[in-house]
Amino acid sequence: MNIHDILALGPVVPVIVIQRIEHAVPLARALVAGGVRVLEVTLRTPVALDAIRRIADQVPDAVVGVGTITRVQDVHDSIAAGARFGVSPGMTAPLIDAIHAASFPFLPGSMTPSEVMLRRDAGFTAMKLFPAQQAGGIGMLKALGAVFPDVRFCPTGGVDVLSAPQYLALPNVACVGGSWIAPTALVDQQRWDDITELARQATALAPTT
Ligand SMILES: O=C(O)C(=O)C[C@H](O)[C@H](O)COP(=O)(O)O
Repeated sequence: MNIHDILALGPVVPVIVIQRIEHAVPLARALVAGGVRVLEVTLRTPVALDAIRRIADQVPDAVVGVGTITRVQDVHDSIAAGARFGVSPGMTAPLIDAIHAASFPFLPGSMTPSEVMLRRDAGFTAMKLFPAQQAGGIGMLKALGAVFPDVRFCPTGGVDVLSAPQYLALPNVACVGGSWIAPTALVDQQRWDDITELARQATALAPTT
């Protein structure tokens, strides 16, 4: 699957922070049970790579990817752990080389028109608008859509269950990303049924203008 195929699997990509390794598999199963298959596990905790490895091995219906990729080593580590795609908040020339060399499906972060142009020149036509709300949210995506109709975005950062349908209504939005589907408090308390319910709601989100 290329990155466009992956983003087409659902309207919402959960941004996941795993603090305890024993939460990885039950959390992934809870999300998949609610219909959310594409998971972005952020490299923000020491257990993140091990969590990806376990999810890749034990939750075959999940399409597990890595978020917060900021260094070349992150790309190598993510692929070795079994990640199917990567996401970054921004982009660097060394990262571009590593991603292309590995043919790793990738969603690079962009926040300005020049960044969109640089990523597109580097061969990317799907991007994460990050941080989406601070970048200008829906108004920014409309403005970018007018000049870059060939670029599809996954806005992330400040998107929630209330604003997601408005983002999803935009023609240049493939899906949205957000942490609200796997909130830290629910994960800490291992409230997997509640997370499945949030995933179900997210899966059912329909675009509204
Ligand atoms: O960790 C990363 O790779 C990031 O780029 C940041 C996350 O995508 C956002 O922090 C999610 O934003 P919220 O849904 O507002 O919590």
